[in-house]
Amino acid sequence: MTQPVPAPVFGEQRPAAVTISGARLSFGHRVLWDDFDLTLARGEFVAVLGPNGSGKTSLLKTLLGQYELDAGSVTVEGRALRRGDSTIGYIPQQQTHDEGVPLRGRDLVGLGVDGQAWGVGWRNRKRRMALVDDAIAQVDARDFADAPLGLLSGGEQQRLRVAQALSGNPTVLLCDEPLLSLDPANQGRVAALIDRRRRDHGTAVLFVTHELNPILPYVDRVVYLVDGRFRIGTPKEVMTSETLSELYQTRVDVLNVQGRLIVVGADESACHGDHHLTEQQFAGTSEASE
Ligand SMILES: Nc1ncnc2c1ncn2[C@@H]1O[C@H](COP(=O)(O)OP(=O)(O)OP(=O)(O)O)[C@@H](O)[C@H]1O
Repeated sequence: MTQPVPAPVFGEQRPAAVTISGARLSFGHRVLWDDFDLTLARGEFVAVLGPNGSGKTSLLKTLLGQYELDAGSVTVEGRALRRGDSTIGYIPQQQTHDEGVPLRGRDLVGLGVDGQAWGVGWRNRKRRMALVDDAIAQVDARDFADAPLGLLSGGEQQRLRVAQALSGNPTVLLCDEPLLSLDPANQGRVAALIDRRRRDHGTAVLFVTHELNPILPYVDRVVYLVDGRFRIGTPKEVMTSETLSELYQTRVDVLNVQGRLIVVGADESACHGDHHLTEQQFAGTSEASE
């Protein structure tokens, strides 16, 4: 088990969980990012933002070993990235299972443990059960983990998906819009569970989202991608009218309305193709803004 690590303090030196250096990824003529450097420290919570098609999911897929870089490198805890690396956990977008799915909540969590493939001896079965129970406890899901998945609410199912990702005891947690289509209460709950994990275990979190506010209280840094350009910094540094206007190459305003960050800006034509930003509402509290 990894040792508990307190929440990071900005500027504090901590061991690197992931190091991306000089990375370039393109599809045909389209360069998603080039010269991209990011070191994710243990216990750090980094949000990845940007309009549709800016390369957020591709960044996660690169770290999952599904996409190969054109240039640059990725290391995880100092060693070269491997496809199917068991130190990397992944939480996908919320997908609701319907009533016909013959799985219980704990079966879903067990699939994460099985990814580690230990064979079937009695000792392994006991260890498997203990890991599943531990992951279920980490997301406070004991009360409903034995119910059929299809009978659980979207928020309950998503908490079990977080447990599935945690069951492999990951050093790095990749989250692909895990709050999408959850109501605000469940968004807050899932975000807090992920924050607790990085505080208690020093797991580094890379969190792709269109909505910053539900996670803003936890975020150490933001990676903002727009049409091949990017900025990396604290929310205070990146979420400003000046920085986003530069990134979008048109006038964009970042407003702080009673603690909610609201980005109001460019029309479609100014943001190239379908990458338009008319208004993004980021729910939650923030002291980051102009
Ligand atoms: N395997 C692939 N082959 C070709 N093009 C791809 C591939 N994967 C992604 N792309 C393209 O790369 C661009 C970035 O895609 P990606 O899914 O990373 O964007 P995103 O920022 O996550 O978008 P969204 O917010 O809509 O989910 C898109 O134009 C997409 O069509």
